[in-house]
Amino acid sequence: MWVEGTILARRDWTDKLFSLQIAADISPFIAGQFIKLSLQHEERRVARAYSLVNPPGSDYLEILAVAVEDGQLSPKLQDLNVGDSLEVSATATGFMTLDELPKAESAGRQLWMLATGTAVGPFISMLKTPEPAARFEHLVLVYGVRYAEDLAYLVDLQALAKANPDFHLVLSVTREPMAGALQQRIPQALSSGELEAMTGLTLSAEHSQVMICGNPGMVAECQTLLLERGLAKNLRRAPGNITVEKYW
Ligand SMILES: Cc1cc2nc3c(=O)[nH]c(=O)nc-3n(C[C@H](O)[C@H](O)[C@H](O)COP(=O)(O)OP(=O)(O)OC[C@H]3O[C@@H](n4cnc5c(N)ncnc54)[C@H](O)[C@@H]3O)c2cc1C
Repeated sequence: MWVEGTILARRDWTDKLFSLQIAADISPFIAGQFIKLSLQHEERRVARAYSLVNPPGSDYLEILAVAVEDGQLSPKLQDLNVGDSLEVSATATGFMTLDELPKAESAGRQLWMLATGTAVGPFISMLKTPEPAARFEHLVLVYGVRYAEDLAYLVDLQALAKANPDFHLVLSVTREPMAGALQQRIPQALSSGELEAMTGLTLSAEHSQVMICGNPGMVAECQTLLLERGLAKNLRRAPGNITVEKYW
């Protein structure tokens, strides 16, 4: 089922990275879920998944997207202007949500969120709700990009970190030095122990839930490293520590 959406606002972070705010009447969703957006491409309609950046209850939907070279849909989304229409799935979907995590009660509970690029979006949605801070004693967002200018929503994230001393924001900028940021890919920072050194936290099967979202390579590498350290995949029939969402 599709509903008509209208572009309310757009923001260009770089020449390829942009956010869209969309007015569309969709069913209530859970932070971490994604919608599908659709437009006409040549003779047919093309639909793709985009995570929601806004928290539930907002009066608009917001997505953060990158225009993929020669992509069928993303460059067309980038061309949309305020007032333009597009089709939006009537419901959001996806299992990378706090609802899907086991309800562990151990002391020192940690939620680690590992994201590359636009995959920071679903974590922003979660962090803008009270739930993560209520359920976990420590929150860590590791946000990896190539260049500092790719750090969309940095000001919002820094404000969240300032408001909550138990929220650690770790930036990883791989292609240029940036003060205070790591210059390592997330899997490297994970295997070298740098992430734990920066946060003062120890990742463990007992205390940690890890959500990994982004490009398939990064997701697979992080998952392998965590499995080697004794963490387990979070499956509905076998609750564990690692929940993933791959973007393509
Ligand atoms: C659950 C889920 C949530 C997603 N959420 C987002 C989101 O919030 N923001 C977002 O920008 N994208 C998101 N994506 C990716 C998005 O659905 C599209 O795949 C992407 O926009 C490219 O679509 P396209 O039609 O332009 O390119 P296509 O014509 O489908 O793809 C061209 C090729 O580009 C590559 N590719 C796809 N995405 C990327 C990328 N981001 N960077 C580099 N190469 C890529 C792939 O190899 C693909 O085969 C999500 C995907 C999934 C599965």
